[in-house]
Amino acid sequence: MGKASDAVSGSSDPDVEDWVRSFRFPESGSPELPPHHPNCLGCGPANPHGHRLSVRRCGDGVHAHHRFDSRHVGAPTIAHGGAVATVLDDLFGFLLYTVGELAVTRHLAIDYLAPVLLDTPYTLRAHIHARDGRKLHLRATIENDHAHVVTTATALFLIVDIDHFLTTTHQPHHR
Ligand SMILES: CCCCCCCC/C=C\CCCCCCCC(=O)SCCNC(=O)CCNC(=O)[C@H](O)C(C)(C)COP(=O)(O)OP(=O)(O)OC[C@H]1O[C@@H](n2cnc3c(N)ncnc32)[C@H](O)[C@@H]1OP(=O)(O)O
Repeated sequence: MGKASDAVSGSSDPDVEDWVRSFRFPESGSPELPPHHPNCLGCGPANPHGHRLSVRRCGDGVHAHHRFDSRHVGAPTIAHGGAVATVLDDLFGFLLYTVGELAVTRHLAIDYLAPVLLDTPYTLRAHIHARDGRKLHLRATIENDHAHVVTTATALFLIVDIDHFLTTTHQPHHR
């Protein structure tokens, strides 16, 4: 099991350091994937505002079953687009376990093809479309129970080293 803290260079925030030191990549055979951390908005079991996304490996990718609820309402009965984006971004974050690298979202694009309804079961899938050095090109779908794809997403994640999470003085980059 890889240990992400091997390269830790130190931090002034003990909570972040604890998180870094406790983080493990799961064994490659294990289908269940652990939350990124207990308070993660997408998957953390301890976050009362979170989605508590539960994600498994599926072939080369990952998949999840999810229902949005009244906390995520946009228009009445329909999930807020930002809530859908949160879940997709987090789902992409689970692909990092399959690559065994730390990475963060650089670009996220979503096509909302049909409303995502509250209190309705959906299946989410994501996979790595291509890797180009530290660039991970990712793709995902949300499908309803009738096998209709209601949302598609693409993302560019960039592999970072552990210092990314320990540094508090990031400067923005302009393209
Ligand atoms: C800590 C311990 C361990 C814990 C581990 C936990 C688990 C796993 C790990 C991680 C947590 C995951 C949790 C999942 C949650 C979901 C994921 C999120 O929400 S992440 C949060 C939101 N994202 C950010 O906060 C990033 C903010 N941005 C940055 O910090 C920087 O911009 C960064 C590091 C992403 C990139 O900065 P640069 O300076 O290194 O790179 P540049 O120059 O901007 O781009 C690199 C290359 O990408 C291309 N590029 C950039 N944008 C592009 C675009 N839109 N399309 C195509 N190419 C693009 C560029 O042209 C460049 O290419 P050329 O190297 O020159 O070939």
